Amino acid sequence: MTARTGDLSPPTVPEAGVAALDVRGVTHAFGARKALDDVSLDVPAGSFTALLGPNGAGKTTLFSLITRLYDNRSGAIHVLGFDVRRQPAAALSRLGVVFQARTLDLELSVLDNLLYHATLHGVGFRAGRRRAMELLAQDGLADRARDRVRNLSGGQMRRVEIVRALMHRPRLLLLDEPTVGLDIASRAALVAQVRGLVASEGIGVLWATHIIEEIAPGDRVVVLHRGRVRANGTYEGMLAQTGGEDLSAAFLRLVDDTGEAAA
Ligand SMILES: Nc1ncnc2c1ncn2[C@@H]1O[C@H](COP(=O)(O)OP(=O)(O)OP(=O)(O)O)[C@@H](O)[C@H]1O
Repeated sequence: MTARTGDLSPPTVPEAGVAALDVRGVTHAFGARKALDDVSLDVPAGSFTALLGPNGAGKTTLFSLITRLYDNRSGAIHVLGFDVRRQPAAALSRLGVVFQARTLDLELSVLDNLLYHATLHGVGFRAGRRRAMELLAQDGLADRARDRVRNLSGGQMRRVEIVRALMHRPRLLLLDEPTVGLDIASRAALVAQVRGLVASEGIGVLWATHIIEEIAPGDRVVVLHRGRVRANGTYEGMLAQTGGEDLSAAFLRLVDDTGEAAA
């Protein structure tokens, strides 16, 4: 990991080979309840990493720490080598987020939503417009640019939220259970959209979910349960480690508190 702590000079281009996200030894409690317990994981650049965990596992808490909604008082979190605590501007400018709750302005057009976000990130109007139209075209949504968001389907809104998160060209994209409430076809389209981005733009993706079908061979998988990392590796490695015949069986073993496999 590149150590840049205490560096007040302007951020430079991250070194080749640095992880998109590196989380080391992070613990977070709400009062007496520990939501995260010594969590370590990484998202290599150009990878699709699934953060797989049942309800209450700690996924949203982890996202809140990475995005600085909460202050991480233990361990360290680096985005592209930048410490989110010590170099928040450099870290957050490289980060795109799609939160669990929908956050588009329903009364504005798709394009205005995108431009508003781009402006907040310091992207100029013309460059923002170009980027928005390029991304919408890639996603087959260019003809909806001037429609009010209210008139889109739930799946299309989610895809626009992903486009919005990419407006400032982040190198790490966090998605917190993005497919909640979508039908199977929309879910598949969304996963395909994000996998395409990993391939075409080489960004690192952390995709939080509890839906095993969204994970595919070749993915990296981190299993989180009751605030602890229960497995961290590849899809194939996770199957091998647990002796499960498929990923569902492997996951159930890992989150089975009565089994030794969960240790
Ligand atoms: N603001 C809060 N105050 C108190 N407890 C909280 C708070 N936020 C989360 N928790 C608790 O922390 C634990 C982890 O919750 P978190 O929302 O991070 O899990 P999650 O994996 O995102 O779950 P879900 O899939 O249901 O969204 C849970 O026990 C939850 O009740």
